Amino acid sequence: MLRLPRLLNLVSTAYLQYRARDTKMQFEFVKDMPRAAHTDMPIDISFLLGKMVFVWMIMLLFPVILSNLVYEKQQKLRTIMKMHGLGDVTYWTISHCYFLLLSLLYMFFLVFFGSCAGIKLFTLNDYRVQFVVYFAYMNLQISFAFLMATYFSNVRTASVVAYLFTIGSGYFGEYLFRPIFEDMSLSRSWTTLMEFFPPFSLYRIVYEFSPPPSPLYRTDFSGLHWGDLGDGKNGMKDILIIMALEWATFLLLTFFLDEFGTLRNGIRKMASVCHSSVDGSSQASQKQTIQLQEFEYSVEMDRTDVLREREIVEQLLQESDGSYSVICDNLKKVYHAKDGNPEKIAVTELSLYMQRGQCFGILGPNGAGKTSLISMLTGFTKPTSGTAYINGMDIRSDMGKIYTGIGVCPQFDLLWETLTGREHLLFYGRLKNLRCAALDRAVEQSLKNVRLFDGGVADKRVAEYSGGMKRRLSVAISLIGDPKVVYMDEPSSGLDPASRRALWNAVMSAKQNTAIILTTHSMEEAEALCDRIGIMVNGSLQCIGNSKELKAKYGGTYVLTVTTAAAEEEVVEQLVRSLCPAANRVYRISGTQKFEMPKQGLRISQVFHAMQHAKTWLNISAWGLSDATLEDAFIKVASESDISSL
Ligand SMILES: Nc1ncnc2c1ncn2[C@@H]1O[C@H](COP(=O)(O)OP(=O)(O)OP(=O)(O)O)[C@@H](O)[C@H]1O
Repeated sequence: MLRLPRLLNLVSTAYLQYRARDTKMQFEFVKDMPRAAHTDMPIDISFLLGKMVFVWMIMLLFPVILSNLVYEKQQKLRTIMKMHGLGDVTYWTISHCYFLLLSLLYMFFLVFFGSCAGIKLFTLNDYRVQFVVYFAYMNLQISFAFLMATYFSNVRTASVVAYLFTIGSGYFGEYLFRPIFEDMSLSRSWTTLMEFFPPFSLYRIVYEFSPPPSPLYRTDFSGLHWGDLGDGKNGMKDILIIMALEWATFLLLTFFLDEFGTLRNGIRKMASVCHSSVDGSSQASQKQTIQLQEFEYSVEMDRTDVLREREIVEQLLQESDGSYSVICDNLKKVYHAKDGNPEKIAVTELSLYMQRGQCFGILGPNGAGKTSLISMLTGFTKPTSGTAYINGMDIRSDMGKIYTGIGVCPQFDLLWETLTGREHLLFYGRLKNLRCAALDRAVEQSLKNVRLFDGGVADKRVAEYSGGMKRRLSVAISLIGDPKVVYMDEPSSGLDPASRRALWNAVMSAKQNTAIILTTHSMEEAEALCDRIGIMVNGSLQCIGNSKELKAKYGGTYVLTVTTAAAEEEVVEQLVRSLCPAANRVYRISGTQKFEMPKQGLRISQVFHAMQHAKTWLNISAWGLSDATLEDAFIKVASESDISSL
């Protein structure tokens, strides 16, 4: 066993002799360094492994951090956290602290086990120096990952790029940075400039911490001590300054890019803000004229209830009445032409108001603009023109404050697969300022309300949930903490009847203190939950009212169904026309006929008497009279609006 170290020493010496032949420059450089000769220094594994390997080991967390950040972005978890009140500064601070803790733990174990194994890179240098330098580098690495994360939207791409970057960084450090650094004929400022690239800073750190490169020309290197930090020769002071400057710059850049998307966008937006503040008055009056023209144009197409709603909104805005939960003022969303697709007006000058204690339902066919409207109200996209006031605050400027008082159930479930249902609710409950016992109570109640409490479901990871369970959890998240305004985009899609009923009950009880805005394709749901309903087609509201009003106005017919022998069809038709000359036969199939009879001038009792009497002389096997449904009204409004927009 004792022969093994000697053998290792022999092999390594041979290897070093070979390398020293090729690295004469390096040898001369090392000779110049202030490290006194010393001959019995044992061979060190850090030299055998090479600095490149240590650079890789220290950078190993970089791909992990980047993938985590991009995952939250790709899954839109970041957006949903923001919508529930998690501010940008808080998000970045928490993320930074979390990754810093992780990085420090990782470095602690790396240095600890490295020291136990006797690796000189760790044992020779003062641990205080190592802590300061690695702490600074870890901060820089995290801020660099933050910056990189603003450019990626796909986890897989981000991971691959991050691993390639890590491998490439070690490689370029060894074969590009080191030769330049060791070339004494080159000015030091070149290497200082290169150290602005974070992995090269790290390579320099590893280089300075490592024992001399060749034991053939052994020097008495006893590692870096606390006092050496300020010594200009080892360059640690410069590197620490560079890393601190870069850390701050990367964080600022991240905030900037996070807010504006790209540097160009940000500069353009900032320039336009300055420009508009210079000649704001002339632009404002110009904008007013444009809005007026657009308004006059759209008034012709609007219906009376929509017009009345617009008038009320204008009155409320003039009175500055802050008691209304939501006021939309001429909201418009245009998606600009992109990738060969033409420009799309998703929402057209929409004005409406919503009160606390009410549920407002937005119905509309696919592509009507419901999600675009909710996206604007939740700050997910910015309106092209117009605005909305949520609890008296403007969505254009106060979104940060608005988020603290709203709840959102988006169309697609935005959940962490690795967290349990209970953990989700605890997290969002805390964001809504619930603490201790109040938080536990609220979480338990929420879980019970959406039937996720019993059978330990609450403590299962979301990855094990069915689609319906995830949907119910999303609804529970939107309602926790009693938000003043709640947006629900098709909350019951994919739910079984019992779960849907439970969800409706939860919404009904939450409605008392909240204004709920709900989009749905279920007429039954709209009738059960909504106090007012607006039907949207092609981006604009076609009608507003409660379900009774809409049915009366747009479904203004009774539906009579009669089944007789096929030979008696003509007689039945004559009978119906004698009751209501304007009756319209919808279909006739082997004796069964369906008629729509306008309500005007028609009494139900008259129809009943006529049918009872007809039974005495006709072979009527079945008949029925029903009022028009909300679905009838919806189909009528949608088809009429579609025709008028052609
Ligand atoms: N990011 C986008 N870029 C371009 N067009 C878009 C974008 N998002 C939506 N649209 C278009 O805007 C219109 C309104 O879409 P939106 O998703 O708001 O409708 P919706 O009423 O919510 O539909 P659904 O009921 O199917 O969810 C559609 O024609 C859609 O194709």
